[in-house]
Amino acid sequence: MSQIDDLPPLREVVERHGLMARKALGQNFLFDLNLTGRIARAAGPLDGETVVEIGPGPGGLTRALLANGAGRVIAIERDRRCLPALAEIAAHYPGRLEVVDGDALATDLAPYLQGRPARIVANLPYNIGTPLLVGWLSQEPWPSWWTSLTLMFQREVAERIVAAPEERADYGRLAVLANWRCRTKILFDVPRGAFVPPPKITSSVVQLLPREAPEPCDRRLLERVTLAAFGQRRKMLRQSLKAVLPDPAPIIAAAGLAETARAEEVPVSGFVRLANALAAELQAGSSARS
Ligand SMILES: C[S@@+](CC[C@H](N)C(=O)[O-])C[C@H]1O[C@@H](n2cnc3c(N)ncnc32)[C@H](O)[C@@H]1O
Repeated sequence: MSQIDDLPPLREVVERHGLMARKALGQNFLFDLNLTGRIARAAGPLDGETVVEIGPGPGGLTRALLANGAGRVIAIERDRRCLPALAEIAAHYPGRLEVVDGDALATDLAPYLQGRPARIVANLPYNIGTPLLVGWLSQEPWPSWWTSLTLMFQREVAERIVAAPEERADYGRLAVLANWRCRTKILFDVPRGAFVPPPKITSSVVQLLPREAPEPCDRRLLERVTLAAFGQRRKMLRQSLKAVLPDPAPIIAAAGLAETARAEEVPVSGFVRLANALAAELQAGSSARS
């Protein structure tokens, strides 16, 4: 594919605006229009949809989102050097691209969305990808304002997001939180050579679709039990869960789990039952004290 719009080729844009990639900002740009188009299409039918993009950079993916029909793109970029290039795209698609000059980790999107749902699509800066994802997965109330996440991660992070219990090394707190609240899937890999400059390892595009009704449970208690259990992942639950309760045996039994199980063998539903058993135990303890 040679062109998706009448804007100048990305390499020319990068050169004209002097956008040499900065490692500290996780800048690995995509110039391949087939690939940016593939990511935009993977984000679902975009016609008329609102899309939030983190880190548009020189705007390769942004252009693909707009060319694929996104009604409105809200793009948050921290590198001010990119703003003039993004302004050119905004002028080409009047009223459809809003560029937010800011840090995605510290920006409240509510004023930009005004109550509308949005899809989040991004070739994420590798250094803040996980904290951003945990933030989106931790939002209350649930389901949140976002209706899908289509995100590029380093392959190893992608594997930790979609991991199942039997995939021992990758299965951890991130997989429990992600798969409790979402259906997760690796859509496709992207080779290093597709980026400028190429990163050290392969990347993958991951899709997360929010579950309407995840198994009921207090997210903070779920995080407490997974922190304790995976904090000592080689230990049996009867030992590792002492970090949440001096005698964890009753909650392990109430959750229908074996005291000898290790964190990496416990499915998401097992952690949900543990969190609910902990809630009941804490409630019983506070009633007994009052
Ligand atoms: C991997 S590059 C992707 C650029 C572009 N979307 C593409 O696919 O070619 C990550 C982008 O995120 C931006 N970025 C890094 N940290 C950020 C932050 N905290 N908030 C917003 N953008 C950030 C970088 O400046 C860079 O443009």
